[in-house]
Amino acid sequence: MSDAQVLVINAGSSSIKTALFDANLRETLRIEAAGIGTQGSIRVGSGTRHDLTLPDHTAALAAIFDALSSAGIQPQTLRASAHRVVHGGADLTASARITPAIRAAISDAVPLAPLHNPHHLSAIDAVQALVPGLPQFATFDTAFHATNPAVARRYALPDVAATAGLQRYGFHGTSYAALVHGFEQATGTPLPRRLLALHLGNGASLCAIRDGQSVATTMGFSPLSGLTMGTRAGEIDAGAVLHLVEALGAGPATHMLYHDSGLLGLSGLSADMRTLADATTPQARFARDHFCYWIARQAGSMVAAMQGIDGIAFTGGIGENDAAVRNNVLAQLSWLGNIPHWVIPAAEEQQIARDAITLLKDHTYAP
Ligand SMILES: Nc1ncnc2c1ncn2[C@@H]1O[C@H](COP(=O)(O)OP(=O)(O)O)[C@@H](O)[C@H]1O
Ligand SMILES: CC(=O)OP(=O)(O)O
Ligand SMILES: [Mg+2]
Repeated sequence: MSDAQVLVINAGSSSIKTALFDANLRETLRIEAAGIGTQGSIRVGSGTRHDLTLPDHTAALAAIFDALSSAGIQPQTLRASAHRVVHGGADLTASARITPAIRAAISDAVPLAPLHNPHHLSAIDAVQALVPGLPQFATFDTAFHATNPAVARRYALPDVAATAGLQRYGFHGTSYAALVHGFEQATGTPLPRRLLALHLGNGASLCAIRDGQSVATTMGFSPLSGLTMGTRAGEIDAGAVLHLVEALGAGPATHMLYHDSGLLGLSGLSADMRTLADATTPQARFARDHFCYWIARQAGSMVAAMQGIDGIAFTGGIGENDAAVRNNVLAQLSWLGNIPHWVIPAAEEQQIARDAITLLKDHTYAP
């Protein structure tokens, strides 16, 4: 491939992180829009973060494209674009070029990841409109968890048509794969044999990583389950979900579980952890305590899945920046003994670029 650049777009539930990489996987420019729907901000390169009202992902994507253009990036000179895709359904796990069939599968999985897949599609379509025919690639958040054993993946449901595809996929795999890849360089230490990885952002999950492979994770069929998150309920009894569907109807129940729950629902104030850290209400404090308690409790399950623990790695917006959350979790895990821990910046964009550059090297794609 030529040394033209790959544009990576990572649309998270509260952020859009973009970066340009050259063919040697060197990052040449980074633009991040964060706090979508809460405390909006944008940062270009290593500059300061500026407040910017970002009511939704459409506004954030527009701000990013403006910033790319102000930085003098000519879209026509790009070699490719590559996207994080949270859910590809049952069939899509390995990184792939986005063909019309793959776009359709990402679209079919929108009901399984309503806070993510619609924004991946918007980004894919925006790039296609800007540079028609530019090769575009997808890296799936589910891929890293393909190594989970069948007992971990399967729900105890009968094998009938209605349960086809109902299994624990797990997410944040792009972040966990990057963490394993970059661990030694980031920490100066070899990868521990049994590593508890905590991706704590607006979405949050834990992963039990044994010998570099995922053996268990807290998210399941959708990025709704597991930990308490910004606006997502996390673990909830299926009986309670059925009750909500009966009481409210499927649409409003879905909306409550994805958009109005988690830190926002508990605090009645905000989904944003910085806002809750600064707030003094008992509800805000309870929301933070709930977040930390369930991390520690689910961590016990991860430790059992990998039969012990040799290290702990924190990543994601909260994991990297909120020392009080980290200390709370570590204190609740002190019964495990003195386990070394590290804070490692999430490197999802590098992982996505690595996947795309590998595909570009292995195949001939007409630009
Ligand atoms: N300095 C900080 N202190 C505490 N929380 C922070 C800080 N910076 C970011 N966060 C939190 O990180 C979360 C967003 O994480 P991030 O990984 O960027 O989101 P996404 O899941 O959308 O990718 C928000 O709750 C935000 O408040
Ligand atoms: C899968 C998921 O929840 O992603 P994010 O944390 O970026 O919202
Ligand atoms: Mg994220």
